[in-house]
Amino acid sequence: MAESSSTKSSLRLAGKVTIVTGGASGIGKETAHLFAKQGARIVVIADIQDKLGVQVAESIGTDKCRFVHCDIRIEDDVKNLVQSTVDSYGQIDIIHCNAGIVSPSDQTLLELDVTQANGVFATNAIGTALCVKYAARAMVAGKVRGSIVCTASISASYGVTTGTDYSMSKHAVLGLMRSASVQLAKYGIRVNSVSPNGLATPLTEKLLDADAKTVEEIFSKFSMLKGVG
Ligand SMILES: NC(=O)c1ccc[n+]([C@@H]2O[C@H](COP(=O)([O-])OP(=O)(O)OC[C@H]3O[C@@H](n4cnc5c(N)ncnc54)[C@H](O)[C@@H]3O)[C@@H](O)[C@H]2O)c1
Repeated sequence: MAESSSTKSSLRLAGKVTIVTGGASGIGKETAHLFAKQGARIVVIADIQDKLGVQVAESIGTDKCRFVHCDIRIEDDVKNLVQSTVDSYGQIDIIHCNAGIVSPSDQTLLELDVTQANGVFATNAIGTALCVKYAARAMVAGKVRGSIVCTASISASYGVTTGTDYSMSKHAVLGLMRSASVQLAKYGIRVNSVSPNGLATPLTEKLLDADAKTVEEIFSKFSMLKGVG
């Protein structure tokens, strides 16, 4: 349906208060645009890339979108993200816990560098858990039957030849999502995850040292849903 012919009430996220972590770039940026297009009352972009985050908020419209600096590895930042959203908009209906990083260098298990692995875990596993924790607390306190979506990865479900720490951290996201969904079901809060395959984003362009078109070509041979969506 064309956007202009949609009534406000037909929009899937009409009136919802939403947060997207990692919303300054890639998948999170697209999610922020989609949430706004689907009628969200507000999309709060939480990221460490301040300039890009502000740009995304401005491109969506500062009446519908705002940027909050938040490093998901820092518990006080996540607490502030959630509290400032509740203070401004009354509640949180949806959070997309999407911020994530790849390993700074590809690691096999035989070469596993614990300092590097801890860094990947601090963002992808613990940082994501902090976002789920504080958003869920706000939903429980506000009696909101909300929705939490985490970005995992195809690497969360398969063994990998390299990027061991990344794969381990994304398996942890599945464990987080499953445990949170069991624990929060009694409050009517849904917790799900999405596992993208390879997509051309700044993350993968940097990883593969290639432009978006080349990255898409590299990943297209692994994708099944060609042209769907
Ligand atoms: N692109 C892919 O092919 C692919 C595949 C599977 C999973 N993923 C996952 O999707 C998510 C988004 O990735 P993307 O490809 O859009 O990458 P991206 O780099 O374009 O976007 C990730 C965003 O997260 C932000 N971020 C990183 N660390 C952060 C932190 N500590 N606190 C707050 N924000 C932080 C970055 O600044 C960036 O804006 C990640 O969790 C990634 O692991 C991506």
